[in-house]
Amino acid sequence: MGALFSVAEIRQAEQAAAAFLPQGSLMQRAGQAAARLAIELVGATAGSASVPPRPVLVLAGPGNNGGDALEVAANLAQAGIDVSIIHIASAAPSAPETAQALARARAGTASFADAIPPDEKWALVVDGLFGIGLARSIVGAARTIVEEVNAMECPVLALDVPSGLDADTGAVIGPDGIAVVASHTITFIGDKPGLHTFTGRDHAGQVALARLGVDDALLPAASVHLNDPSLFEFAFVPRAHSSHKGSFGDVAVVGGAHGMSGAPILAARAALYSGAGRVFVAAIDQGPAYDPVQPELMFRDAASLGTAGTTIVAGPGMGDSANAIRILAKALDGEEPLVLDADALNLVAASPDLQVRLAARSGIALLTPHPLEAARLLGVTAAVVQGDRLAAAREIAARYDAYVILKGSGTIIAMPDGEAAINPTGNPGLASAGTGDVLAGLCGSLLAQGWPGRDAALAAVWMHGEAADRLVAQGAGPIGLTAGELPAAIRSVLNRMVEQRPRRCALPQS
Ligand SMILES: NC(=O)C1=CN([C@@H]2O[C@H](COP(=O)(O)OP(=O)(O)OC[C@H]3O[C@@H](n4cnc5c(N)ncnc54)[C@H](O)[C@@H]3O)[C@@H](O)[C@H]2O)[C@@H](O)CC1
Ligand SMILES: Nc1ncnc2c1ncn2[C@@H]1O[C@H](COP(=O)(O)OP(=O)(O)O)[C@@H](O)[C@H]1O
Ligand SMILES: [K+]
Repeated sequence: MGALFSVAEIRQAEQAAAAFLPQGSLMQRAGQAAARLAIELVGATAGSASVPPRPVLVLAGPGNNGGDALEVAANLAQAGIDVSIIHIASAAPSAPETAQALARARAGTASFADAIPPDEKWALVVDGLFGIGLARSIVGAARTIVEEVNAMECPVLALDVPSGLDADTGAVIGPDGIAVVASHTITFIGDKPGLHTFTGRDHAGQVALARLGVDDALLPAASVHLNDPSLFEFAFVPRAHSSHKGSFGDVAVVGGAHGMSGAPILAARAALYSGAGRVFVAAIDQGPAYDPVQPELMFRDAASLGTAGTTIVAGPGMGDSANAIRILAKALDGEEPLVLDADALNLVAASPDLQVRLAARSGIALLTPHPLEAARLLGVTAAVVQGDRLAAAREIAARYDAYVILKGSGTIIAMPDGEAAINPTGNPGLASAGTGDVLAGLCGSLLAQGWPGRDAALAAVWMHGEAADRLVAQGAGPIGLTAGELPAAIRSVLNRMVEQRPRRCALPQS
């Protein structure tokens, strides 16, 4: 469930499947599955008199994605729907199945036009311009069509992948490229990472998968999945009555250089609300002595903090003073689980000495960079990181033998062993200052409670996004959602997860 495959893996599976099937079978199955979804979207009932009052526009490109679109057009026309087709014919001879699909569409009632008829109101646009074969920016007549479609208000169903989007990375293909903004995407054979990260979520809309009857055995074991509770739910365990505050670990958030006290406090509140037994704010510079909103938090001077037995979350508002560097070096040398966020990541990026300490540490390290912090760690630009988020996160994870959370829409979670996940929860309400601090605090809290690094990273990212989604559903965003609202929402997501587990409690160790 939730497996994601690269374009190369899909191509291999397609070739293997096609070898056992009559020519054109996969394209016909793609056409049938997409037509069924299109009919659902326009609210018509196939084969009945209930057809939409408005026509459907089908865009068919020069390759096999265009062939899929022509199959869809033929099926919709057969269902009695008024269909207009814009077909960008290939200069080279088409594949036989695409030629077959063109003949089928021509034989039916669909009409062909050279350009999108102006002033028409469409029930739906079906985008079959380009699929996984697009190799460069969309230009010329096809670009004009994409611009026109993106300016329309009707639903758009993309076939396989929104035209112009890289199915591996979620980037728009080519310099100065353009991609269709779809409301729905029906993707074929296997789901693809690019539909779920970077600009993928915005371009793909709601994603449906049509396997086209291709046997699981023809696809490799997936190394990337969509993040989902099924990957980590066994880590939620009910608490024992005999437990005490010492059973749930200590977290110290190290940060809060002069004028930046808010960041560690947000992280610390998140740690408290997600169940850590005792939470400390270890300030780099003298700051507030206590948090009047959350008096449960304990404030310490970072320089004199003992790290034994304490999970450290280093970075929120940490600054780059010599003091900060010294304290970070000490935390890196310790064996307790360590979360590195924000300034701690920038300090590591700037210091070969800290890099060596990070790579050499034996305890769990969990890094939570946003794209610019990841770029600094890798010595590239943020655009390069965004251009292949999966690769960037995996590279950092391998380099430091660490769990890496590369933040942003479609957050990537990369494990040291190469396994990775893309997170589907969360929304643009999270694009405001402080939400990353909350995530770092949540990660530290789960680690302090004894969670393995993999489960802590997956669950923290999923719950953080889910909490934001629930707040939005209650009207508290996305516009104006604040980081401070997240900890309580995360608490209810977490308790709900525990309630749903059938397991008995785990008795405390001591
Ligand atoms: N591989 C699969 O799993 C299956 C593929 N099918 C469909 O086939 C698609 C892949 O087909 P293709 O490999 O033919 O590739 P596409 O149809 O995605 O696009 C390639 C075509 O576009 C042209 N082209 C590439 N870049 C261009 C540009 N910038 N401007 C203008 N023309 C450009 C190429 O010369 C070629 O004709 C899939 O996305 C899917 O929709 C389905 O029929 C069934 C199964
Ligand atoms: N558009 C978005 N959609 C989904 N999640 C987002 C979006 N923008 C930001 N986020 C999430 O919000 C958090 C922001 O973290 P970060 O950039 O470190 O901000 P800060 O340091 O101000 O807290 C991350 O968890 C990130 O994945
Ligand atoms: K497409």
